[in-house]
Amino acid sequence: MSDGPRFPRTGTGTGTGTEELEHQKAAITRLGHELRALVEATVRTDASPDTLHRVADGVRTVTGRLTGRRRARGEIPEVDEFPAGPRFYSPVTGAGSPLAPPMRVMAADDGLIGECTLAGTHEGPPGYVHGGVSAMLLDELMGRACAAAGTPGLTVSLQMRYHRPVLLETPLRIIARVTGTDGRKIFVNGSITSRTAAPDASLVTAEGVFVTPDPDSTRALFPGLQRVMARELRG
Ligand SMILES: CCCCCCCC/C=C\CCCCCCCC(=O)SCCNC(=O)CCNC(=O)[C@H](O)C(C)(C)COP(=O)(O)OP(=O)(O)OC[C@H]1O[C@@H](n2cnc3c(N)ncnc32)[C@H](O)[C@@H]1OP(=O)(O)O
Repeated sequence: MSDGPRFPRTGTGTGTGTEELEHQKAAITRLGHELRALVEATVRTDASPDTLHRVADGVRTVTGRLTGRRRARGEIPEVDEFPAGPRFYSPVTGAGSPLAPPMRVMAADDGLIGECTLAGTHEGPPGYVHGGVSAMLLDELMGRACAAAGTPGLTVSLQMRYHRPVLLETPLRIIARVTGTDGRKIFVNGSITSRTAAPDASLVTAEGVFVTPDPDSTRALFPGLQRVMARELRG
């Protein structure tokens, strides 16, 4: 993805080669895909208690195989491009996250477009998307739109309006557009529409204010980013 300013590539300090990184990304993506299928099957199944217990035992065994070093809080994974690029474990766009639909993100003339289809995993009212999930999709895309516009920021305000319920199992289009800035504040609009039924009717709209933290706050909030930049500067 190249929807924003060039920030240093993360995590090359250990000498991980490009090819190795690509293998890592492919494996992360594959496991994310399988886990997503497991989560969806879990929330849709009417299997017997016996089966559920057996599956729970199996999953516990599999979880035990994901051993080795665990990333520290705030440590930016080697495969990520932060803050403007893909994050492999984002709960919205991360190919490796079983929580993520995942939403695909594309650059548009005046912002970003996201696409995804949600199912049982993200259900709120029966048959419809959970309102918090709609907010999560918009928050992420609006945040990414800030970074893509060259002004990365954190959400300080997100005002949601839910006009119509968002159907599950329906291809969705999410749009985010920076409408203006004032100092470190960035104003962003977003919407969710169905890509098939009435694509012009906004189902959900959002207005957000994002703030670029000042350099001191950035250092305090993201020590992982600091380490990446220091490493890049050292070459
Ligand atoms: C190279 C640098 C990179 C840095 C950052 C990039 C990260 C991006 C990462 C990835 C991108 C893609 C992924 C996106 C993911 C989705 C986005 C999220 O989930 S973000 C998580 C939820 N949000 C928070 O956790 C914020 C918590 N808030 C804070 O930590 C602070 O508020 C902070 C650091 C953001 C700002 O604090 P202050 O002390 O620097 O700024 P003050 O002075 O309070 O406010 C600045 C201006 O903003 C206004 N403001 C503050 N809160 C407001 C509000 N609620 N509504 C309207 N305006 C507000 C103030 O009135 C002020 O305006 P006046 O300069 O006086 O005109």
